[in-house]
Amino acid sequence: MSSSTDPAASPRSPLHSSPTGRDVAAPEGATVTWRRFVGLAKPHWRPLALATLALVIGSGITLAYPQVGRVVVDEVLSDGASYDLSTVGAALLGLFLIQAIFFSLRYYLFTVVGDRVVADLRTSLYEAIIGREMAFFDRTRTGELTSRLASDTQLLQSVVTTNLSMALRYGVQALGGLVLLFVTNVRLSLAMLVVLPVVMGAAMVYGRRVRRLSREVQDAIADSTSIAEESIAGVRTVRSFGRVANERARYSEAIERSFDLAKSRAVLGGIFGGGVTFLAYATIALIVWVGGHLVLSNAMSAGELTAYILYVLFVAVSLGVLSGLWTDFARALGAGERVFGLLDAAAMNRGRVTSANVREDAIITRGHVHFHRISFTYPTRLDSPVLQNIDFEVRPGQKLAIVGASGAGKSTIANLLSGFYQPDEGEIRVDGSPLNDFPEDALRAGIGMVAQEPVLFSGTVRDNVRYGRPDADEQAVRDALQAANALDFVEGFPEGLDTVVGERGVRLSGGQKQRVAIARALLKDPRVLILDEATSALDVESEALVQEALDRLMEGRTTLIIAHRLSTVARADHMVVLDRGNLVEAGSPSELVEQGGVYARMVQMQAIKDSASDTTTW
Ligand SMILES: Nc1ncnc2c1ncn2[C@@H]1O[C@H](COP(=O)(O)OP(=O)(O)OP(=O)(O)O)[C@@H](O)[C@H]1O
Repeated sequence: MSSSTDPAASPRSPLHSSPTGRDVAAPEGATVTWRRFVGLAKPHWRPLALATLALVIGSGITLAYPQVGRVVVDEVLSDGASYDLSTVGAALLGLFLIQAIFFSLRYYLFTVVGDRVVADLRTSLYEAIIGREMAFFDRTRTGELTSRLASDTQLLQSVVTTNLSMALRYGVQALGGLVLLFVTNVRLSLAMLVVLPVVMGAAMVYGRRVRRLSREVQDAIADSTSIAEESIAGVRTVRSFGRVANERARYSEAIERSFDLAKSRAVLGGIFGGGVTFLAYATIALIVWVGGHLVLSNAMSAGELTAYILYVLFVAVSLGVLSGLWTDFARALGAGERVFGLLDAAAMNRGRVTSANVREDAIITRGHVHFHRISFTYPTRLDSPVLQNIDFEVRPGQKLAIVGASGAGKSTIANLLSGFYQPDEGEIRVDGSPLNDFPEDALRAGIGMVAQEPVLFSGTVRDNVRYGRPDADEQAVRDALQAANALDFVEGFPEGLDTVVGERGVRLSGGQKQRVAIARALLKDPRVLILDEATSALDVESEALVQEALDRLMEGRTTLIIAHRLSTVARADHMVVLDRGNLVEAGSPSELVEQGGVYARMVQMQAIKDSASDTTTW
């Protein structure tokens, strides 16, 4: 439950917005992002500690191989050998086996912990997104958010699982190898040190550039995902306007942009990878040359040089692998910054604002709604006020019709009463208490809505009706469908209540969808009902069925109807007329017709239109 009086928690608090309008907190430095990663891993320290132990043992064994090489050259292959070859062979096999066991253990533990961490991260990211204030969704595209959830976290997943485990293995190997190089021969190692700082410096510059490029690639992918999401969701409109080719072009353009950026990243990776490999081999050439001279002058044994070269190879291979991983880490940091940015912005800016006086046990009992001098402007359009000084009251059980031209602010009233936005001035009271004093659950249970175009989810009819009250039993679901005039057609489907309705309910007709939505609202049984009447005309029969269902739904509840039909308004006890955000008339429908004002004119116009085209909506 979000309870906050902190000004930063207000939905109006200015957020950092990137030039693309993305809603994230200020980008963080690499160190901070790393610290956040580590923070996520903290709860899993036990398996991680075990994995690290396995890592140290496994890598320790690897680092012992060059010593075996030294023994083979100096003491097995030379005159007067102190070990025989079979003993050395058997010892090697034993070592390989132990090492394999520890490597498997390390791999398994790091991967599982990594997967766990990313699964948790995905969940909290989803939670952060779905809990945001409504204005956030007004300015952010859905595709961008799904992309953050899917592709950014995917990137993090590969990094914190396999890559992290590999990085640690080769990191230990490189470090251990370096130490052992010095132990084996200091003079040779000093010669090698000339090359090392060059490699390190290059790696750092490179990492920074890859990180920036990665962020850009991820943004470009998010862009293309939103284009795809939008056009796939609206595929019917796309087809009917014959815009398939244009959408394809728009998508491929966005994909090409991300590809170009990825290509630059690949070029950078290629150059860096090649450079590092060259430096590694150049170092080996240097060692062979300097070391060969040392052996020839008897300053070092042939076995020592063999061990030394093996260590150099280890270090070189490890650095090579690490440089490859560095790219992935840099990419993950880019993705991590985005993900954490979104998480932080969410923490600053929670979904609904509740007051400091919120009473956890408060519930809406009577359904007395009072809009007291409400003024409001949408946060995404601060220059045009939508409602001005709106004042009205709906008594328990009363039906209030809200009418007005398109864009007058009718739906905005519904949005405010649902707590989706905060009024700039005035106060909404329910049962005498400010709306913000009710906890989220009470508000959701007490206020229900049947939208103009109801959204159903992709489960079965039963799932959708139960959405209103998840613990409802079968009989309650059937009763709700019955009261909503929906049971007959639902039972007519071969699968009955188990019929899958398709995404957004596409497999149902408009009238059927509405009746299922009415059943959902009936089951929820809220004290206050907001009804956004459908504008699209249904055929006479289903119109009558829907209307009958609505009448049952409204019975005994306080109802605010965003009315588009004269017949609906006539059923209301009271009505308010909005004109460009101002409440211009209020009273009973018959009073307003008598007054001869805005509403009377609307009725007249409707009558003329009806006689001309036989429609019933305005
Ligand atoms: N989410 C939003 N962000 C910014 N402006 C909005 C948003 N929703 C609506 N508006 C603007 O607010 C004004 C009132 O819109 P509203 O949806 O309340 O009108 P309405 O009376 O319900 O219209 P209709 O009958 O066409 O549904 C319009 O000018 C609209 O452009």
